[in-house]
Amino acid sequence: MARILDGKQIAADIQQEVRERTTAFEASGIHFQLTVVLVGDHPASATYVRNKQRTAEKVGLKNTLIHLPGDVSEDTLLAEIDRLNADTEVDGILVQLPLPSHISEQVVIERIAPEKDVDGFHPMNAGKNFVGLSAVWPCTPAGIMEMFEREQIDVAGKHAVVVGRSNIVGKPMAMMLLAANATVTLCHSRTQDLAALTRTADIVVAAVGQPGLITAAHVKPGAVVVDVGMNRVDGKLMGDVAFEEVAPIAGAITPVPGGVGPLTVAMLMKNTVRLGCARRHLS
Ligand SMILES: Nc1nc2c(c(=O)[nH]1)N[C@@H](CN(C=O)c1ccc(C(=O)N[C@@H](CCC(=O)O)C(=O)O)cc1)CN2
Repeated sequence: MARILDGKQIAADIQQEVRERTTAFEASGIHFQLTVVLVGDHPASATYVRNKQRTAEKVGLKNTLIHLPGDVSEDTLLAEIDRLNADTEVDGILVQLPLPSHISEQVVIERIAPEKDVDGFHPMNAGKNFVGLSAVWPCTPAGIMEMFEREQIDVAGKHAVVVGRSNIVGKPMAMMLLAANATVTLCHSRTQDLAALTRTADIVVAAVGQPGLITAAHVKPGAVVVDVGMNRVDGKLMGDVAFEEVAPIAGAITPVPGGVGPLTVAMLMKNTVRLGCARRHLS
């Protein structure tokens, strides 16, 4: 039976470290601030945003929520981002995705000042990361890399197969693994014979949004399996990995819930402090 990688516990450890940093800065009168922008009333997004706010509070970050109606115009949202970019009190800006279909996510992401982009989605930050310059990485893959490090899962020289090519998870995940000297294969919806590829992997990261896509037939015995999927099926949360059949053969596996999700939120806190320090020339 696989070792269960406890994302909740690792996230709690990261949060504790962030709390210690913010406490130290507070003693010098420095308070970092995260602002989250939520558009509309998407129930899952509202839950994630509440969770981010609660966590920010817990780790000692000032946090504000800008909640705009679902029919807000793109121009109004962009004007709000301009205001936050200019606000010297704000260290990190996050626009919760997905956005309503009348708003271009790409235009919105590009409007956030790169130095306040806690998600690491701005093309400037993505490009910097691509060429090996230091910028914040998107929170989900960054959380997974932290988990590997803290769980002593050495990725150097290993074959990592990432399933999913989104800008938020799949692509940056592949880049981060590559930067850590893994040999990386990036698979997607048009990949032929996915199972033949994943079966050669020492590490599988599933991030496609297809419940139960990765089965026992996709996994080499002893492989590390990371499940980024968060699919609602009949009101129940399901990952992209068929946990019950994969766990008995994997070496280590993340559960859903309690795996990658909490790590994403913890890394958001860490990224906020990092950007706050960089902007204020603190170490
Ligand atoms: N601007 C962003 N938007 C979105 C991101 C992101 O990183 N930045 N990622 C996802 C959603 N997300 C964070 O925003 C997120 C999703 C889920 C969780 C989480 O902790 N999930 C729990 C289960 C919660 C449940 O029961 O529904 C878990 O896995 O244990 C955290 C963050 C899309 N949008």
